[in-house]
Amino acid sequence: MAAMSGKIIEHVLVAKSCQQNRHLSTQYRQACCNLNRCNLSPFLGGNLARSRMSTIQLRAFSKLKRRIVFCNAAPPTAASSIEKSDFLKLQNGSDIRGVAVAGVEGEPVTLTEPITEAIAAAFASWLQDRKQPDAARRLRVSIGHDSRISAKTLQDAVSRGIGRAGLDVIQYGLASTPAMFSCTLTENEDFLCPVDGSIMITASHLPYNRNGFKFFTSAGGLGKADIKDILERAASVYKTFTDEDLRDLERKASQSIRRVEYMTIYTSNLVQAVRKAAGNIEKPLEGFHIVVDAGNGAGGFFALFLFKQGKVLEPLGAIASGSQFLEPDGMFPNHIPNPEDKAAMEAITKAVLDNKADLGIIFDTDVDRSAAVDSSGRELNRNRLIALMSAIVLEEHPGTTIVTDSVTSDGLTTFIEKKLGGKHRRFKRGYKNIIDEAIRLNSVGEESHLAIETSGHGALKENHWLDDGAYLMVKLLNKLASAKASGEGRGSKVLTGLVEGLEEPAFAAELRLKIDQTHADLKGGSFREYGEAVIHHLENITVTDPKLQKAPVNYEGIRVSGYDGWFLLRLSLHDPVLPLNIEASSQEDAVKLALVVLSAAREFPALDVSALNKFVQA
Ligand SMILES: O=P(O)(O)OC[C@H]1O[C@H](O)[C@H](O)[C@@H](O)[C@@H]1O
Repeated sequence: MAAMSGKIIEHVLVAKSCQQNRHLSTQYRQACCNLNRCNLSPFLGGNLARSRMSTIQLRAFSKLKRRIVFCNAAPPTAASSIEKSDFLKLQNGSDIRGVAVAGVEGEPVTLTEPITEAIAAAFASWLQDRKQPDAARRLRVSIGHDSRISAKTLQDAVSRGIGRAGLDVIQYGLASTPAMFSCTLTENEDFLCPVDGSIMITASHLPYNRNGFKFFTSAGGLGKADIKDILERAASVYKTFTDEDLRDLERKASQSIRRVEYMTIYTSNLVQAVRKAAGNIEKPLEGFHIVVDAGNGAGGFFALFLFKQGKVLEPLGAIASGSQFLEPDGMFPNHIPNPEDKAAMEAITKAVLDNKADLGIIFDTDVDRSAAVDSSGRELNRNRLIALMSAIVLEEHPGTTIVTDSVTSDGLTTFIEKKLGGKHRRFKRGYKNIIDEAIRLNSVGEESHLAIETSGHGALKENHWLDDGAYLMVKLLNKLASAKASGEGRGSKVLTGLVEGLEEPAFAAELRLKIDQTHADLKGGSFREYGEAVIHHLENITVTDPKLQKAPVNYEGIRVSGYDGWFLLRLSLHDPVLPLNIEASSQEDAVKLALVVLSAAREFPALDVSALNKFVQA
């Protein structure tokens, strides 16, 4: 990209930021509550609210939203009382997640500013152990965030942590998770890219009081082991938070925090990708009407020029009127930004039908997940989205392996293998798991170009295995544009046609059975061990039943076919929960399968089977 002026729009010395926080330690421990009643919505009025909100404003806004919200109002906590185990509890697979906003009963704040600062400093030290700084510059770390109400507070704390470790801080403001990986690969010194590491502040679709972090380097998102390492380091950093150390920090902090409009590059790359695929046509989507639902998360940029972020649809010639919930609002007042959520899918479907649009696109809060709706209101999410993406990718790479999560339908396997001529590897749940598996397959000589989950996470080999909901939608737009260019016609029929022949179950359900970790039946063991015992017991029951057949290839939990359907019982990636997925050709058959699971599950008193009981009685 040609050099552009005005990319680096703000220069603030870390030293200054540290000065403002010179009594950080004391404040953290004594007055967190008052200090941090702030930034209820960083985006109110269309601008990042830089000033702290008064209590009155806060109350008024809370009333407006019919909720009481206090930002980061953690009780005073001595540094020494936060243990390593408290840090380790913040691990959520390959992410860090916690409660960042007080006010929800039973959910105390776990992601306070000092804890955040320690985590950021720990990431910096992890990075320093792996990357030698260039002689000409210090290592640099970029920070982005979604629309959450605690975003700005945590961004400041992360910046202090990175600055504390002596690295350069580059703030992107509102950004998408994939953009935060992309910036580690972009070569553009005008935008201070590539960065050596990046941090996305997000908790995806979780409620407003949560937040968390995802970390990236040019090698991709950090994995579970790295996150554990960072949290262990953070616990040690936290112990060093003393007044004396803060004075020292003030002396050492001499580098700058800079602000860069990186989303301009990211969106421009998406636009270029569609133009290129359409044969370098400037406006390949001319005449298409596409509505976007960003669910008040960070995905508004796809439709609209928002908060200095570029847009995607309009430069390509599409009409985006009727797009909705593009304004970032961390209270998520319209629906949960989650393409797996029923209400969210109903909202975008209604927008498509009301506007007589050709296509609807919906994103989750941080835009690493997406789904679509065709012009007739047919949802293209979950198995259908996988089928659609598989059809597109298999046209480009015949015979390639599609890696998916474990809860995909039997009909999807038939579709990929029989209709499309590809190979389906139904692997484990978790976007990182499927991406790593696809990379591994390629490394052992099995070609794979797509890793995609029913959750709407998806990554392509051609896009550096970047887990990007916006790029998935770009692939659909490419298809629309090339169909138009070749005279195949307008509208989303070309997409709908690609999933023709996909067999779909008449009945599908997911029940999540909770394990009570305090129950005596755990006998001091972990919920994982307990969950494994349930699965093992269920396995013993199913092998003796001639009507049931255990899936010969399965990578997590137990998957069983029978009664014209199947079920999968597995351990959740993160929670003390056994998710149960059932698909069958009728509700009656689904109940028969559920009864098999119930016969095993009811022997485990720490397992809450009420959802299962309700299901079989319905
Ligand atoms: O195992 P579960 O509780 O169903 O959660 C599984 C999900 O966890 C996270 O949200 C990951 O981002 C997803 O990739 C994964 O599918």
